Parts: sequence; C-alpha cells; structure tokens
Amino acid sequence: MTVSDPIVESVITTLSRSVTEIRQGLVGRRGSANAENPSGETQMEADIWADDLLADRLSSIDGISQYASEERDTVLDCGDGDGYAVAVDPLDGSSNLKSNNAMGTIVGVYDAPLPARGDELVAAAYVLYGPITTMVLATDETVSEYELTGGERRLVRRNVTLPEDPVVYGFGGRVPDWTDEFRSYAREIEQEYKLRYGGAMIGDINQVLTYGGVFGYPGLVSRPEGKLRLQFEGNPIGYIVERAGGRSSNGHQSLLTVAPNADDIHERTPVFVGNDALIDRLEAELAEARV
Ligand SMILES: O=P(O)(O)OC[C@H]1O[C@](O)(COP(=O)(O)O)[C@@H](O)[C@@H]1O
Ligand SMILES: [Mg+2]
Ligand SMILES: [Mg+2]
Repeated sequence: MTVSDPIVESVITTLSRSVTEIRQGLVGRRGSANAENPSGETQMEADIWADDLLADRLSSIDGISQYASEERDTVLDCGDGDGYAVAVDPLDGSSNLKSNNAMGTIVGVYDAPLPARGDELVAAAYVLYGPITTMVLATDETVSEYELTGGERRLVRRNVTLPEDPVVYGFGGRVPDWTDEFRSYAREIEQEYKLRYGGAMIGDINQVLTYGGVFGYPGLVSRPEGKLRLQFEGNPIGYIVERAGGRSSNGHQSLLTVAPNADDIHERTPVFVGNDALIDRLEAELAEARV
C-alpha cells in the first residue's frame, strides 16, 4: 500500500530498502566508536554507520530540504528550498547491540524547518529489528504495519489502533531517580499491568501498540528533562501513538504541542505514550502534586 504523498512515499520506500542492509551492517559494528553524540552519549560504530547511510539516501530525495539526526550536531541542508525535513534516530536502543536485544530506527517527516513542533509532522515511522523486521508507519490517513524483507514492504496490518484494554507498561530511568509524584503513579500502574521494558524505546513502544498500555521515560530528579529527544524520539512516536487512537504527553500536554527550543535540536523531554485514560491519569496526578 503506497502513501499518497509522493515525497513521503519516497522516504518510506528508501527506508524500507535500506533496512536489510542496516540489519546486516550491525554485525561487526557492535563496539564503541570512542566518540560522543551531541547529547553526550557514547556512540556505537553502528550508530554512526547507520546515520551516514540514511543521511546519504534520504538527503538525496527530491523534496527533502533538511536531514537531522541525534548523531549529528547540525542540520544538513539538502537544497530543495522549503521542502520536508526528516529527523532520524538511526539506531534506537543501541545499548542493546552488546546484549543482542531488539532495536529500532525512527524517522519523522516534518513539513517545517527543524526544530519543529510535532504537529508539523506529515508522517512518522519506526522500524523494529525484532525476530521479524517490521515497520509501523503513520500518516494523516492511517497507521499501518509492514513486514520488511528483501528491500520490500508487505502490509500486514492496516488502521492499527491501540487496544481498548491496557495490558503492559514500561518505565525508563532508575527508580531512586524518579520524582515522588511519578513514583506514586508508577506504583499504581505496577499493580494493574504487566512489566514490559526492554531498554530500546521502539521495542517497548511496539509492546504498547500491540497490547495496549503505557510507556514512559520520565523527567528524573537528576535530569528533569528526561533522556529522550523531542525531535527524534518524542514527536515521531507521539504522532504514531496519537494517530493510533492513544495519547502522548510530556507530563503536562501532548508532545505534539510542545514549542521546541529553536536553539537546541537535541533538546530532551519527558515522554509518555499509551492509552488515553492512562495518560490523562498521569497528567492529573502530576498536576495535583504541583498544587
Ligand atoms: O538505558 P535506559 O536509561 O533505560 O534508557 C533506555 C532508553 O534509551 C534509549 O536507548 C535512547 O535511545 P538511543 O539508543 O537511540 O540513544 C531508548 O531507546 C530507551 O528507551
Ligand atoms: Mg533513541
Ligand atoms: Mg539512537
């Protein structure tokens, strides 16, 4: 099933055709690159390699004016005037390379220069390198799931929506570093749902999208802004989950309504996504704690 917007279709086709190579390219690139990304995190060889591959291919698509990724300090000007901008997390969960656990790739397509508000997204997709390589794609039309093999994508689910009844939860960060108000919410959720936390956001998000529930990487006592990045992780995943009938939040409002810091494309944000009732409840409890 192709996407009606030809530029988005080109991005998604290019991503689908690159995924087999990325997955195979992880072999032999599991070590540290002895370098840091702009967020100050150690880069794995595969982070840099996947970013170079995607930058090269996505930036050459007609209609793409900017390429940015969590691995690059600055935004790459791709020409094409005021075309779409792509924001990429080339390998999400790269700390799972060493332990050979699930990882992902995240792509957001914004109809605005970066950094942009999440509601400027026209499409967002994530690839999950699991037992099967799959892709979830959200546009303003629908959310679809594909299996990716041999460079092609095969539609396996259309009109993906979050199941009504939540089943799983996953919260990042260390418990002693959670704020009291978040810990109180987490303790309630732990009594009601099953823990599914794998250390790669995309693997955990796919659990929530498949079974229903909530994923969060909260603001921490030591780092109130949390760990995940608004442009490359929060916005695209928030867009996908909201298009699938759920909600996203930074603890106070939809991630897609957060005005980005124009001077910091790598700004971090607390990220919560999942069934709307669970996100509404979190926002209410955090608001009550502030009174
Ligand atoms: O190791 P922690 O603190 O649980 O953090 C895990 C989180 O960090 C991340 O790995 C950050 O993403 P990157 O690997 O792309 O930097 C998320 O995928 C995941 O949700
Ligand atoms: Mg990531
Ligand atoms: Mg990453």
